[in-house]
This record gives sequence, structure tokens and C-alpha cells, in this order.
Amino acid sequence: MQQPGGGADGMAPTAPGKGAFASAHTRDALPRVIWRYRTAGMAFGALAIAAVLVEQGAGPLRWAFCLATGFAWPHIAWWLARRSGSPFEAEQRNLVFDSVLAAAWVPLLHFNLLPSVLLLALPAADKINSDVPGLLRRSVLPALAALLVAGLAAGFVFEPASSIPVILASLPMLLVHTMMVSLQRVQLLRKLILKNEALGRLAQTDVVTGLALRGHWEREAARLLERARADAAPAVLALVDVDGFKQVNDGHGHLAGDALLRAAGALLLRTLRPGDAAGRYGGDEFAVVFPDTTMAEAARLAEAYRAAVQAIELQQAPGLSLSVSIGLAEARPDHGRIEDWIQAADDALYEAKRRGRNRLVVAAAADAPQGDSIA
Ligand SMILES: Nc1nc2c(ncn2[C@@H]2O[C@H](COP(=O)(O)OP(=O)(O)OP(=O)(O)O)[C@@H](O)[C@H]2O)c(=O)[nH]1
Repeated sequence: MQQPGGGADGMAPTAPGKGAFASAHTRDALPRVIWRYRTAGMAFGALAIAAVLVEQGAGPLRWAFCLATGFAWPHIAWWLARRSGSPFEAEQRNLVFDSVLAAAWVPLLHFNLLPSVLLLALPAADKINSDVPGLLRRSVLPALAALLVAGLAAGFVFEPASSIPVILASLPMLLVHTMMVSLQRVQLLRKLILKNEALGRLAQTDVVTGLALRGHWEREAARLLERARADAAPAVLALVDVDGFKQVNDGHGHLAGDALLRAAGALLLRTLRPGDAAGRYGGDEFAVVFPDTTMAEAARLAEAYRAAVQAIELQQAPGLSLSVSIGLAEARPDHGRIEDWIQAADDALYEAKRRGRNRLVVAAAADAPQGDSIA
């Protein structure tokens, strides 16, 4: 028969992302994250153990051990990790010790089946969940040794039958562990999705202007043309080109040129309405699709943008007068491909340049020979 003792187990679902590939930030935050899980897990482990101890009529030593490992160990583990020069390594030792504590309890509980299985299985699951390579393997021998030593010290008594009260007291440990692991996985998945979305946006965004990159814009513009044709709805494509941009580069340097592109891009983004699609089409050329928009409305928006560009003040070139030329083309039934629509707007842009720049030109209707100048 063994001596009275008592204790909790190491049911501490570990945080995901703390493996070999975890970032330095994640690694530093690990002890605090695990501390929360360990505190909850140990407390529920202690509940299951306490149920068996009650049935055993265990003495004060075992109860003290139960309280110490159930309620003191999580805080000791956190303290050990925090004072360590390498919290990540210290936390790995703590995780191994979770298994040692849990395994030591198996003979002390007389191999009471349900809590014993949970005490061995859940810490093992934590090691796998931790994603630390080899951690499960490293914890097996110390756990077996702890089981053996505790068995030798307290005697190997085999009473595997779990009573209903013990089963009921063990369930919270199982349920809480399962829920915590699931929650962690969901949180990780959500973070991953958000990061992937942000990366996707980054990969589709021009760093200078903040507008969509050409390929991405073209796909979106093609989709909007398709929609306009299917719904027989009006839509307008605008091509914007900065006037005399080469002179800005040549006269004030490429940094000034970049600053102009950045300012013009930001201004364009502010001019747009939700649903409008803007992109950087080329060096100093931007493109916008105004879906569900009449030419009159698109021209009003484009004109507002043209006028606003004139007010841009470049720090690198104070007093420099800036302007853009804009070509506008309405989506037409004979625009079978996005290239046709772009070509129509480009012709209008060319016309705006030809007529002296700093103006809007609307592409000629299918049967008209000349574009309309608006500004
Ligand atoms: N600073 C800077 N310059 C760029 C960038 N991309 C293209 N360019 C330059 O933009 C200039 C475009 O010149 P052009 O197409 O001749 O245009 P422009 O001088 O505005 O002439 P017009 O359109 O006829 O008024 C070229 O000198 C390119 O080297 C960029 O990201 N940053």
C-alpha cells in the first residue's frame, strides 16, 4: 500500500507555433501563454486526482502533493521560465516536467483507469501540439522513470476500475483540454488566414502608389467589363497619365518623381468610391474602372481628380506645377476583351495629350470620329 500524498497532473495544452520555426517574439511570449493553459489544465487535473484520493482516503502528504502540483507548479514553472536566460528552453524543460508529474501520479492513483490514461495521454498530446521537434521523445524516459520511482516508493497497487464520481471528476480535464487545443488551432488558423490575406494584398499592391498592380487591376477590370456587358449597365474606364513626368525626374531627381507618383496615387485612392477599381498601369500611368457609372458621373469624378492634382505641392520641387491628362471610355458591346476597352481609353488619353495636356477627353462613340474634350 502506498503512502498518502496527493497532487495534480500536467494537463497543460501548449500553445501552437512555439516550435523550431516560431518567431523570436512568439518564443519569448511562450511561457506566459503556456502559464495560462497550465494553470487551468493543472487545476482540472487536480480535480480528477482529488476524486481518487477521496476514495482512497488518502493522507495529508498526498493531498499536499496534489495541491502543490495542481496549484503551485504552474506558477513555479512560469517563474522558472521568466528568470531563465532562455525562456523557450526553460519552457521545454517545464513541459517535460509536466509529463514527469503526471506519470508519477499513475501508481499513486493505483492505476485508476480513466485519470491514469488522461494523465499519460494529455501531456503527450501537449508535446505533439507544441511542435517542438523531439519533445515527446525526450519526455518519455523521464515520465517512465517517474512512474517507476513513484510506484517503488508507494507500492504498485492495481485498482483500475473508475467509479462514476471519478469519471465525472475526470471529464472536465478531458473536455477543457480538448476545447483549449481546438481553440488554439482555430486562433492559429484565423491568424494564418489574415496573414495570408495581407500577404496576398501586398503582392497585388504597388509599393509606390498604393494602387493595385497592373495584372491584378486588369483581372478586376475584365471582371467589371464582363459584368457591365451581362447587366447592360454603364461603366467607364479612365486612363490617367502624369504630364511631363520625365521632366520631374530629370529636373528634380527620381525621389521627387516617386513622391509625385505617391501623392497622385494617394489622391486617386481618396477620389474613388467603394467598388471603383484603380491600378498603376505603367510608369506614370494609372487606370480606373468606374462600374455602374454613367459617363457624366465618371467625367465629374475624373475632373475633380484632375483639378486636385494641380494643387499637389512637392516638398522636393516647391512651386512646380503638376497636372494629369485623362482619357475616358465607356464600356461598349463591341468591347469583347479588356484590351479593347483600354485601347479606347488610351486613344482618348493620346488625344488629351495631343490637345495640350491637363485635360479630359472622352473616347468617341463607336460611330463618331473624334473624342470630346472636357477640360
Ligand atoms: N521616379 C520614377 N520614375 C518612373 C517610375 N516608373 C517610370 N518612371 C519614369 O517615368 C517616365 C515616363 O516618361 P514618359 O512616358 O515620357 O512621360 P512624360 O514625361 O510624362 O511625358 P508625357 O506623358 O508625354 O507628358 C520615364 O522617364 C520613366 O523612367 C517610377 O516608379 N518612379
